[in-house]
Amino acid sequence: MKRLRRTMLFVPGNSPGMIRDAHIYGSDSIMFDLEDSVALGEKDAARHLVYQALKFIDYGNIEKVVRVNPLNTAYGKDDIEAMVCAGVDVIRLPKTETPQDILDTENAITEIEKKTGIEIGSTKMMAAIESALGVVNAYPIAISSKRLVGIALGAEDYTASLKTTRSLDGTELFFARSQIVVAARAAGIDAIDTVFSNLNDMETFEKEIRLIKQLGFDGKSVINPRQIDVVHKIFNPTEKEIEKALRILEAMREAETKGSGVVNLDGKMIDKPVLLRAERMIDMAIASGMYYPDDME
Ligand SMILES: CC(C)(COP(=O)(O)OP(=O)(O)OC[C@H]1O[C@@H](n2cnc3c(N)ncnc32)[C@H](O)[C@@H]1OP(=O)(O)O)[C@@H](O)C(=O)NCCC(=O)NCCSC(=O)C[C@@](O)(CC(=O)O)C(=O)O
Ligand SMILES: [Mg+2]
Repeated sequence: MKRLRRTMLFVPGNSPGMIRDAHIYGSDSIMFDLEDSVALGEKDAARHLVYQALKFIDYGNIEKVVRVNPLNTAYGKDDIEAMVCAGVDVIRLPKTETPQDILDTENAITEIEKKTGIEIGSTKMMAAIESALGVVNAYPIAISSKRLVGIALGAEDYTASLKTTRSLDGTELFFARSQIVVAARAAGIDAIDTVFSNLNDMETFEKEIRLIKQLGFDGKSVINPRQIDVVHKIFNPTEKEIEKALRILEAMREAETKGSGVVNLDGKMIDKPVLLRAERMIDMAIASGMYYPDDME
């Protein structure tokens, strides 16, 4: 079954309380952060804390991601070594600008996997794109490694790189978001949108989620448990949508038995692209626990 990444919860790597409880809020992924939410003086302590958490806390089925420091910092290599040894699911590389950034990180991961007997290739990667150069290179980045499960936008750093600021409607992010979704889809991996920092402005937050869902994103990085259910509510299919998708699948099955690739359902033409959307809707419904097909029981 497809792994959902509707919500990836950032958890500062130097916060023992948040790290201990991170799995109780229901996000699809937990993203322990060793990069920008951790002050320079706490980098080593945070790495140790996240290592211990990955080794000894049972986070169940939730995907465990760690945002490491880049390799061109004093911390990147140690971060990667510790997290791979601890059995992290995904290493998220921040500020990715070129395919070479991914290859260098992949080489560092492979070296540790070889040294420790961990299956080579089992540690997955995600690339955060946070600059103008990164956005220009989105597709070459997205296809640079088989380990990549997704690419993500980091809009705070990106808007700084563009010499602008974040607006409420996200006009300045439109090109980057579109480019990242198209690159991810072309590469067959996930596209994850950036964080929304104003925890008290739920109205704009909801608008932003509807916008990124419409653009094609798979989900969003979030910074607070309060944001999780709002994203899931908007990303999950409604009962009406599930029912319609099932009727489309049924209608197309019937059409196929008659040798046709199109059918009229309630006055609307149903063809291959509509079928693909309906199939994706059902996959989402199954993955989010909203629908159980008979053959799953
Ligand atoms: C914002 C705030 C301080 C608010 O605190 P508050 O205390 O006011 O929150 P409350 O709501 O009162 O908390 C209620 C209960 O939830 C617990 N709780 C809260 N947050 C939790 C959490 N995240 N994980 C687990 N638990 C949590 C809390 O401990 C409490 O538990 P309890 O005491 O037991 O009741 C806090 O959320 C927080 O630190 N967030 C993470 C910030 C962070 O990681 N930033 C870095 C990533 S962005 C970046 O780097 C930019 C980027 O790179 C992004 C990109 O790439 O996309 C780019 O360039 O754009
Ligand atoms: Mg950033």
